[in-house]
Amino acid sequence: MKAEMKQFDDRAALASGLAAAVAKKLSAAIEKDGDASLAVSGGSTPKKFFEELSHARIDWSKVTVTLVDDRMVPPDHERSNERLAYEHLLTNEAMKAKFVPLWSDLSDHVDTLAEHASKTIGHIERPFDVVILGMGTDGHTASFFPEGNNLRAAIDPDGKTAVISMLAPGAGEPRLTITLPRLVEADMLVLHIEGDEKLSVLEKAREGGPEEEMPIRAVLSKAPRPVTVYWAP
Ligand SMILES: O=C(O)[C@H](O)[C@@H](O)[C@H](O)[C@H](O)COP(=O)(O)O
Repeated sequence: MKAEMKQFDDRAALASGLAAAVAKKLSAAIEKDGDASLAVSGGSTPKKFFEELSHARIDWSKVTVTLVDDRMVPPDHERSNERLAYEHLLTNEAMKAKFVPLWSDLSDHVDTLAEHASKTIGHIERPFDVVILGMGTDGHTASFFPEGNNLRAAIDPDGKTAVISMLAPGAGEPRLTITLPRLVEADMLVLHIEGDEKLSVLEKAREGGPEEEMPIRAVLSKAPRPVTVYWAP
């Protein structure tokens, strides 16, 4: 399965290396198209990377930032990826970026929110310039969780829905996730993982097997170009 590894001595070096690469890509997109788009994951891994990227001296006013996925919680909740992005990425220089959330207070029904988010994400020109994925130790990425109620639809390479809801044993709250086609078509597609355990999980995923069992496999097999893996111990 297609992946190119970039290994770093430590997590600080990875954060600055990834931030520099993403800033360069966004800047090139602005130069070429007049704007740029970035979709990031949440969780605990990206904080240092976000903080490094937030200082990048690029024309953030031309950059649209969104989330690969979010939990069905309001943006002041400690588990909100939107909150994480505002606290660690959309600050310093990057405060000028335009942010498109997945969660809204439109409804308490996750499917209603997913339909609404599909419309708002649908206004962002395809493909994303940069997508940053994370991965759980169960092999999930975005909110493509094993045993997820909408997993098949979420990883359908021919799917037409931009954002879908997900309920799964390992997900905690109901989730909102951008679907596979919009993620894998990104100009720069990165998987950011840290630690030996996740490296072993990735190696197991790359050995092959059902995508439903380790949904990261769907990304590795359906991405038209090799996924760039940023890893540090
Ligand atoms: O909402 C989320 O949790 C993320 O988008 C998810 O896909 C994340 O990337 C993995 O769960 C890894 O999370 P950690 O970085 O916390 O291990």
